[in-house]
Amino acid sequence: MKIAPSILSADFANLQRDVQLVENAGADLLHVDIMDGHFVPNLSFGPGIVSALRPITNLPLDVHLMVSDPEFWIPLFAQAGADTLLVHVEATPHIMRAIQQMHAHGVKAGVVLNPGTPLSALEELLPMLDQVLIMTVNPGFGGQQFLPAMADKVARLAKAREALGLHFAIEVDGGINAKTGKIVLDAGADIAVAGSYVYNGDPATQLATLQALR
Ligand SMILES: O=C(CO)[C@H](O)[C@H](O)COP(=O)(O)O
Ligand SMILES: [Fe+2]
Repeated sequence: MKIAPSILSADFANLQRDVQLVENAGADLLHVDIMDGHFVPNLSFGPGIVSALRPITNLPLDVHLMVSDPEFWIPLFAQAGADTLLVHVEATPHIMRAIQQMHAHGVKAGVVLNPGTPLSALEELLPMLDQVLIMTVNPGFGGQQFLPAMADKVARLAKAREALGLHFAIEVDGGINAKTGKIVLDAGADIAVAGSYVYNGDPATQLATLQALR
C-alpha cells in the first residue's frame, strides 16, 4: 500500500520544509486537498499552490478536488502540474465529461465517493478510471474519525475490480492511522492518504509506522 501524506495538516508557513520531510522519509505521493467553501464548508488551496509545489518535489501530486463545477477547475489544476486529479461524483451531473477532460489534459483520472454515495454510482465509469477514492470521513476537514463501515465498501470495490478484470487504484482518505491503516490495507486499498496522523507528530516517525503495515 502506498502512503500519500496530505499537506492539509502541514505547517503552511513552512510548506516546502514539510513536503521535503515526507519526501525524504519515503512518501509515495503528495495529497493536495482543494476545498472551495461551497462543495465543502472549508477553504484551502488554489492552483497557485500546486504550481508552487511542482518544482520543489519529485513526488506525484495527487490533487483532491472538493469543488463545485469541477469542469471549470480541471484544466487549471492540470496546467498547474497535478499528476492525478480526483473529482467527486456528487459535484457534477457530467462526471463522464469530467473524466474525458482529465484524460484530454494528460492527467490520471480519479473519481471520489463521499461516504453516503453507493458504489453503484461508479458502475458506468469504472473502465475509464485510473483511480477511485473512497472517502472514509465526510470531506471538508482533517483530523476526523474513520468511518468503520467504509472498510466493507473498499472490500466490495476490490472484489468488483477483480471480477471485471480492471486495474484502477483504490485509494482511501480520512482518519487513517496505524490501526485504521491496517483495516484498509486488509480490505484492499492500494493508496492511503494520511494528514493529521503524519503531521501532528514527527512526520518521519509517523510515516514509518504506516509504511511498516504493508
Ligand atoms: O480530504 C480530506 C478531508 O476532506 C483530507 O485528505 C483528509 O481528511 C486527510 O486528513 P486526516 O488524515 O487528518 O483525516
Ligand atoms: Fe483528501
